Amino acid sequence: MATNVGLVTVQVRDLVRRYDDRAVLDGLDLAIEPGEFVALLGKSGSGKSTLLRALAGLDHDVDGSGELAVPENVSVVFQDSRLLPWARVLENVVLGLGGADERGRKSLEEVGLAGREKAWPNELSGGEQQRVALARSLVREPELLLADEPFGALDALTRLKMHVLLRKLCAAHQPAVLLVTHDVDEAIVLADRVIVLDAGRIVAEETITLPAPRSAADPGFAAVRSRLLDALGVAV
Ligand SMILES: Nc1ncnc2c1ncn2[C@@H]1O[C@H](COP(=O)(O)OP(=O)(O)OP(=O)(O)O)[C@@H](O)[C@H]1O
Repeated sequence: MATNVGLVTVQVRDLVRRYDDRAVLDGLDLAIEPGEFVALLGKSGSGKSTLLRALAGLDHDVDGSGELAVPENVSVVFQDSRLLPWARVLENVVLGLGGADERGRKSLEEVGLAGREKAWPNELSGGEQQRVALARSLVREPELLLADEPFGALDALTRLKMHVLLRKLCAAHQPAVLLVTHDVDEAIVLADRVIVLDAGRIVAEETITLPAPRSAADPGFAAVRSRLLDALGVAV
């Protein structure tokens, strides 16, 4: 199923995923360009994780008449870091890469963890563990980074720091990104484009042209937020 799709990094047409008789993804269309950062919002149960799993190649039961074209080189970051507890930080980053210690060290430096190579995962804070997870993803130079609420378990201040870090990493590595989040402001701060999923279909889309650094105090920001909340069915 994975193919090199050339001009776009992701091309999904008419994607369908059923559980029993219920279509959780219901004829979904999505294209993501190289280097584009797309944030995905949607109510609980709207199909966000299901879409990510399909794009990550973790779900072989998707069907539909359409296309599911993703690059070979995909990295995934989850809400929990999923580090191996028996491996030190650097080993976690380079696991399976064979002789990539120097690249691993550079990646750890990029995420602000120089000097922590020999630590065990349980010696790190939650935010630090997510930094390691980002280093582990980006050391592989993915064409596509899939992130399923990667900052959802972090406190507000750590989350803001992670936003700055992720923007910096994306500017340096230029992967296409699909970020699932429940946080509308996070979506607007980070993304080039925000899409809203409802019942397995994309029901709204906003291209974000606000200049960086983006501030929730900007009237343009408030206008986008209000349209997105509307699409999510939240009265404001
Ligand atoms: N293995 C499964 N078996 C049956 N139904 C499933 C399975 N996995 C997901 N579903 C259903 O598919 C729907 C979409 O689930 P999904 O996890 O993609 O939603 P989501 O938008 O990511 O939700 P949340 O924001 O709560 O994480 C839900 O109704 C869920 O119950």
